[in-house]
Amino acid sequence: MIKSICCIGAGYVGGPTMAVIALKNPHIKVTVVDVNQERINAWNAQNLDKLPVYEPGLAEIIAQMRNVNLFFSTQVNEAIQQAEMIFISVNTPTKTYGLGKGMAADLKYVELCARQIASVATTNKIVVEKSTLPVRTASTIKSILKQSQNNVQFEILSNPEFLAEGTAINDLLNPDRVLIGGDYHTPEGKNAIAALSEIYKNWVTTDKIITTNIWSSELSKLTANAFLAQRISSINAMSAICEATEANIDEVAFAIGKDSRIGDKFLKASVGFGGSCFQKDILNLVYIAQTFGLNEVADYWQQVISMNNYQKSRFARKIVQEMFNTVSGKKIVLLGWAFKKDTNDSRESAAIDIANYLIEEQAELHIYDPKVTAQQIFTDLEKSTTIPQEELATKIKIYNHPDTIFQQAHAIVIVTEWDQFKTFNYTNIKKQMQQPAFIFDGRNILNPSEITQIGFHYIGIGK
Ligand SMILES: NC(=O)c1ccc[n+]([C@@H]2O[C@H](COP(=O)([O-])OP(=O)(O)OC[C@H]3O[C@@H](n4cnc5c(N)ncnc54)[C@H](O)[C@@H]3O)[C@@H](O)[C@H]2O)c1
Ligand SMILES: O=c1ccn([C@@H]2O[C@H](COP(=O)(O)OP(=O)(O)O[C@H]3O[C@H](CO)[C@@H](O)[C@H](O)[C@H]3O)[C@@H](O)[C@H]2O)c(=O)[nH]1
Repeated sequence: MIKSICCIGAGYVGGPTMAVIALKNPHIKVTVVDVNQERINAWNAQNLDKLPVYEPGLAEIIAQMRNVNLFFSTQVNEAIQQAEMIFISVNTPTKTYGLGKGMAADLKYVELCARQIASVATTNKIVVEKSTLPVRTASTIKSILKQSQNNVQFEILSNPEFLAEGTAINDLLNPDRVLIGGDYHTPEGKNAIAALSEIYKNWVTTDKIITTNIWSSELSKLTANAFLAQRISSINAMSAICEATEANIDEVAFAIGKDSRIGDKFLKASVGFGGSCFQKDILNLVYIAQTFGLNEVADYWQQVISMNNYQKSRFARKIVQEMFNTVSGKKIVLLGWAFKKDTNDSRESAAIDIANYLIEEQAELHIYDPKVTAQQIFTDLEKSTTIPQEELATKIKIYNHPDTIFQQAHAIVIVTEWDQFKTFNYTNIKKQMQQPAFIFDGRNILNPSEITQIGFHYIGIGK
């Protein structure tokens, strides 16, 4: 039975996943390591508001398990040496250079982990791919681990993570399935699969633990994300048709969702999907297809991303068009910066594209998000715009609370579906604003007839 686990990478996946494993396996010592000292300090912060990842329910588990059987550290070598099982949970971003630039997954961090494990390990290890990886990455990891001079046996498993941010703890506690890919034809492979299954069996029923070969497991993760993102692009494509025809996208989604073959989840039309996974993983899939000469397959999946880009720019253009073709010098309130509610993560958030478009159109942006820091918002914009930093600072204002944000504003743009935005007193807000007052509801969270009755000019998605 495994007694000691190490997880390399203390990010949005490594942190919450290991917290839940520690919670459900009090007999296992779980050490989460990272090269980023600041991140580790934040995981160890006394003040739980300072944790690097915001997830409902996470702080409570950290408070309960930290320094009991859950540890956060920068001592990577020591943790590798002590562990019987090592999860690789590092980032795998889209490559920004060289071969496969803009499409392939950058595996340099994964490779570094494998090299470090190979050089440091002095006892046998089960190495688990937790990061999302291109199909057949395990063979690369295997060949690196084989270089180890220490006469150590390594068994490799793929155990992709399916948690969604904002609901990570619930997803981890109640997963639809746990997928374990491994070499089930060999006794060593079988033992490794059994060892990882044992850990999950402490809270997941056996019927939900699926075993496949390692390549199926790697590919299933990319496939799941591609299918999910495809649904959003499909409903968003329909939202454009709704706007041209007076059909209503929420009604269409409800009607088709009642078909049990289609189902009602992931049919919410929006300003476009964001987050660190969907775009990256589909680009990765497109690249894999191209590599095998499967150009039609590549083109098919590429379209999911093209449709998402179209949706974001369509929404941004609409804001300008509806406001009499100019937003120059107008105060626009942007509500929400995270890529979805209940997270502090703004990676690939649609908010970044919308903000950039409006800044280019010379609008004055006033931004509020309940969880993303002002510094993060500024950094996101700085990284994505060509406007010099000093000039950017004059074009945006970031708020810690929404108390004064609406004064003299011409328009409100809802980019993230935070529940808080639904409960604002829009009658009072309208009084503070310039007239006519516009609301662009990029998430369809408000009731259009109520908002129109207050006197707003309401524009939703697909209505
Ligand atoms: N974010 C999600 O919701 C989610 C869900 C499922 C799967 N995934 C996948 O999980 C992986 C991790 O995603 P994330 O969002 O947690 O990333 P992240 O950027 O939040 O965290 C990764 C961490 O790994 C650390 N790291 C990188 N190289 C290292 C090394 N050599 N040694 C030690 N630490 C190192 C980084 O400093 C960083 O803190 C990705 O492959 C992603 O696609 C993410
Ligand atoms: O009907 C919907 C559902 C989602 N979204 C948007 O899609 C994006 C992604 O949302 P979601 O999938 O809930 O969050 P992620 O944290 O990106 O999770 C996805 O990506 C993870 C990383 O791979 C996977 O583990 C999860 O299973 C998968 O849902 C967000 O911008 C959402 O606002 C919509 O616009 N409409």
